[in-house]
Amino acid sequence: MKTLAELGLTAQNGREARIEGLTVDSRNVTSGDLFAALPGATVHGGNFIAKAVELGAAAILTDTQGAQIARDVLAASDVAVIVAQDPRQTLAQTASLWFGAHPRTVVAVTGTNGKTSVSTFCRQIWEEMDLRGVNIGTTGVEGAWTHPLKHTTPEPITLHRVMAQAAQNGVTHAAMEASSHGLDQRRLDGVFLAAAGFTNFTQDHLDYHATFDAYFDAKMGLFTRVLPDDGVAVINLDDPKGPLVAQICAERGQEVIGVGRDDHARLRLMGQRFDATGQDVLFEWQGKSHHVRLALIGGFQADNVLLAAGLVIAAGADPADVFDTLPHLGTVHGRMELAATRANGAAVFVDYAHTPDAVKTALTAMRPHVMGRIIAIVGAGGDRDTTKRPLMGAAAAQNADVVIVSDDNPRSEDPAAIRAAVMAGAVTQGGAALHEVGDRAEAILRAVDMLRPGDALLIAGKGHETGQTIGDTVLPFDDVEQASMAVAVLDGII
Ligand SMILES: CC(=O)N[C@H]1[C@@H](OP(=O)(O)OP(=O)(O)OC[C@H]2O[C@@H](n3ccc(=O)[nH]c3=O)[C@H](O)[C@@H]2O)O[C@H](CO)[C@@H](O)[C@@H]1O[C@H](C)C(=O)N[C@@H](C)C(=O)N[C@H](CCC(=O)O)C(=O)O
Ligand SMILES: Nc1ncnc2c1ncn2[C@@H]1O[C@H](COP(=O)(O)OP(=O)(O)OP(=O)(O)O)[C@@H](O)[C@H]1O
Ligand SMILES: N[C@H](CCC[C@H](N)C(=O)O)C(=O)O
Ligand SMILES: [Mg+2]
Repeated sequence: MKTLAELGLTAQNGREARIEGLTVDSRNVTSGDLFAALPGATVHGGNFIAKAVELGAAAILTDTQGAQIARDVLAASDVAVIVAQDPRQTLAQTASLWFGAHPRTVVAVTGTNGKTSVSTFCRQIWEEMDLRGVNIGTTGVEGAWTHPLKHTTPEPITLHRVMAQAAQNGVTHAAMEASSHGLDQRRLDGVFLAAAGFTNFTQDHLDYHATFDAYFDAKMGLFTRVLPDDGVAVINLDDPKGPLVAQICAERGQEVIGVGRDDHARLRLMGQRFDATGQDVLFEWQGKSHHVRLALIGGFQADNVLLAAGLVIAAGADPADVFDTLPHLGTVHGRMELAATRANGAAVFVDYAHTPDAVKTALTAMRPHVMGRIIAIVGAGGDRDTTKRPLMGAAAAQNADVVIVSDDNPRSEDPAAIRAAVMAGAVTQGGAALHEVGDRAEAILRAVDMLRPGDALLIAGKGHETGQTIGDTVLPFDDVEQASMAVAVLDGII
């Protein structure tokens, strides 16, 4: 139980309240709760204030519109009413005070692609330094304490609950993903960040954000609003937006650590050499060069590793200790993960590329590791940004030798229509041989069957996912498992 004052809140109607819990959903209200009636994408939470009051809410947090919608109910009840200009932000700060404890050092990373990879590498670096770290994001809470999550950036009540539980379980360091939805909805506004990172900015989620600029502005909220003035910004300067992000941070007085091949980078990538099992990387930190062997496939994973190293340094670690950990970093589940190898040596990789830029990056990253042909399985999700579908098809056809368009979580949409949109982009490119095989298991079996010595297969789109969502049904489906089964069957192991 906490008083409003303890939560940093004051009721406009002068009422006091003893809060027993927090919720954003009227259907979950129990006696003594603070109900946050938030402006939603489809409906204003103010419409559910009556229900929340009926269920015994002690306080309502809303905006002027919510208070207006429920004015009669509020006037007739003794509930405390907090009217905030930005109730999502107030809720985030309230959730932080409600749960109290959180890991001592928290960093966050935003960008279209690479967030899960960077936050996982941060956690691995901390672990290698004998610190109790976690990453929080698309793959749940992983590391010294684990917990499943439904969202990449959970809403603030869940976020602060898991951070408190992690801290109570001895976790001192956390690296979290800041999704554009999460930033737009102020989900991390109550988190105290030591450092924040930026990977890149390309197309995704144009179903949610009205324009590219709105999508970029949402991401910039991490630096303009969430990271304090004395926080450190770690920026990939090689991305076309990188210098602008660095400028935005410098104008706020934040220290900037530039990362990348760019001349201005403090953590500067000087060279990479690729082979079948990984890469050798040469980089400089403040002018002094270092050479490390990374057991990771894909040049972009070196960018992610350096960004993670920059974040861990920015959050207080000794650079030399950080660099010593890098050869021990392991593949991030579902990101350029070697899933199986055929008896003839051909490799099968599973990767979470689900944007046009990621498909291009993943395929071009494979090239220097592969002597023969690259076969790609690609598909796009239903009920998501439709404009990215042809672009994903085109990216696959431009960068692979054989492309198989298949299904990836069609959700409520007609899978054939999604495939047609991906195919429409692929056919414009010429070059690659194109196939359409809706059933993903069959697509994987056929692709594995095509593999000749020296070839490699990239199964893109689902990464770590364990289900195929068709309509409302989630069927068990795991690309890594399917790949090893296909190899076992075709090589006569089973
Ligand atoms: C599109 C989106 O982000 N929606 C989020 C948003 O919901 P909304 O605005 O659509 O809510 P709404 O249905 O209009 O309802 C408005 C309010 O009334 C409340 N309500 C509604 C009905 C009722 O009976 N009682 C009640 O109290 C709702 O809880 C809500 O607070 O606000 C809700 C909390 O207030 C979030 O839970 C919800 O996230 C949904 C679950 C979601 O799926 N979000 C996804 C798209 C997401 O955030 N993904 C990102 C991106 C991952 C990536 O990078 O790919 C992520 O971080 O996971
Ligand atoms: N630095 C990078 N630059 C370009 N593409 C990348 C980069 N890092 C990862 N990718 C591509 O993006 C895919 C997803 O990577 P990751 O899961 O780390 O990104 P994410 O930002 O967490 O994605 P999500 O938005 O789904 O949470 C990878 O499988 C790879 O294909
Ligand atoms: N976080 C992303 C993941 C997409 C993964 C892909 N497998 C799909 O279902 O589109 C989204 O929800 O848009
Ligand atoms: Mg992620």
